[in-house]
Amino acid sequence: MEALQQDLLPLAYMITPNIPEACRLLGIDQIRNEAEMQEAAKRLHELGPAYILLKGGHMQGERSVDILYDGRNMELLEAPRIDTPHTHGTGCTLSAAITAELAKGRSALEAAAAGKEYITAAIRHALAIGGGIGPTNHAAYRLYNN
Ligand SMILES: Nc1ncnc2c1ncn2[C@@H]1O[C@H](COP(=O)(O)OP(=O)(O)O)[C@@H](O)[C@H]1O
Ligand SMILES: Cc1ncc(COP(=O)(O)O)c(C=O)c1O
Repeated sequence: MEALQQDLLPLAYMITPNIPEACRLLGIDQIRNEAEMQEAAKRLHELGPAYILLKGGHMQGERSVDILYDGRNMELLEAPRIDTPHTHGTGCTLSAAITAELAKGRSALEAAAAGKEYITAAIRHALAIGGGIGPTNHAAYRLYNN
């Protein structure tokens, strides 16, 4: 944790913590609402990354809201909260999609917004396979969003 906070985070272009991860990084017990998410994003930015994408998948409410913060602008990326148990790998899928968009030369905001559309489609069409929590559908954006 100390190496992460002191050595790695200052090198990061963008970090994408979920709510429990953000709490752990900041040494706080909980993040209860959108105002507290914004406050947490500011404090995470002080640890050094250029961009914070604080993900709201673990919050409650009809919208699943992520926050992108660059030290000046606070952008809300919103999507309907989908009622499904099959959310295995959501965070990894989102960060991989954002990385691919950045590699294509998109800005951080463009990449995060595209990643949000990609993960929302992947969750909406998630695969109910296996015995437990199923994976997201990586083909969904291409198949159903165009
Ligand atoms: N039930 C859901 N409906 C819609 N979007 C969701 C849902 N659960 C998670 N997301 C979105 O999936 C992405 C990963 O979120 P999160 O669950 O917070 O991270 P992690 O998978 O790392 O725990 C975020 O964009 C979040 O808003
Ligand atoms: C090895 C590994 N562990 C954990 C996870 C996170 O999975 P989950 O979103 O179900 O927490 C991933 C993402 O796919 C992963 O690749």
